[in-house]
Amino acid sequence: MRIIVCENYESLSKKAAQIVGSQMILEPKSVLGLATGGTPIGMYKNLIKMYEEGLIDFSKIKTFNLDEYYKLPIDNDQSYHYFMDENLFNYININRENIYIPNGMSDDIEVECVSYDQLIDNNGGIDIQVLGIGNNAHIGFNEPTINFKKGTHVVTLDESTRQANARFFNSLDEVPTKAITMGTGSIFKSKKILLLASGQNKAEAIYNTVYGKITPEVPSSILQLHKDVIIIVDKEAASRLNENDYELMKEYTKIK
Ligand SMILES: N[C@@H]1[C@@H](O)[C@H](O)[C@@H](COP(=O)(O)O)O[C@@H]1O
Repeated sequence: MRIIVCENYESLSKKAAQIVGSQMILEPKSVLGLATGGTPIGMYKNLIKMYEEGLIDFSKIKTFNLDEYYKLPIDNDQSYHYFMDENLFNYININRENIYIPNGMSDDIEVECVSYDQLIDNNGGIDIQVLGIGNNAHIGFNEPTINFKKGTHVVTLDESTRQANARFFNSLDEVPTKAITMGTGSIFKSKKILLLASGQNKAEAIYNTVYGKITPEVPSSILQLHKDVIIIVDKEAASRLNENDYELMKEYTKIK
C-alpha cells in the first residue's frame, strides 16, 4: 500500500488525474474502473483538462463503472449514468460503445450482475480502478456486512449511506434503498487500485482501511491484501495516519 498525502483537495485531484493519465499514455487501450460520488469530480476535471491539452486520448479507452442505483431511470439526474455524462463522458472523445455502467433498470438483475462480471473479464480486466470511500468504509456500494461479496450484486444500502447521499437528492425519501455494485472480489481483481478520500469525515474510514482488522465489516480493509494500491488523501482524511507511513506531496500544490 502506497499512501500519498496531498495538501488539499485540489492537489489530490491533480495527483489522481496524473496517475490515471499516465496509465492511459503508457497503454492507450487501457480499461479504467471509474467511481462516482463527490470525491472524484476534481480528478475528472483534471482529466478533461489533460484531454483538451492533447495529453491524453480516450478513443481506445474502455471504462467500467463501479455501481448504479437500483431502479433509478438512467435519465434521472441522480443516476450514476447521468453523473458520468455530466462529469466526464460529455467532454472527452470516448467511444460510447466502450462505456459500461451496471444497469439497475434491468428486468433480469441476476443476469445483469453475471454478465457485467463477464464483460469485465472478456475485456481483459480492469487496469486501474478508481475508488472513493463511504464514511462507513464502503467501496463501490459494498456496505459493511458479514462476508465479502465476490461478484457484481444487488445490495440494500445502509441508512448512513442513504443519509450521506441525500445531499444530492431533494429529500432522503428520494434516495433509492438498493443499488447494483461490483463486488469486493470484482474490485480486488483490478491490476491497480487508486483510492481517493478527502475531508475529516473520511479520517476514521482511512485509518481503518490502513491499520484496521481485515473484515467485511470494513469493506475497504481488504485492500491491505492487494499488491498495488495507492491511497491519495488530503491532510484532513490523513489526520489519523502515522506520518512515517505516508509520502507528503507538497509540490503538487504548485502546479498550475
Ligand atoms: N457509491 C458511491 C461510492 O462509490 C463513493 O465512494 C461514496 C462516497 O462518496 P463521496 O465521494 O461523495 O463522499 O459515495 C457513493 O456511495
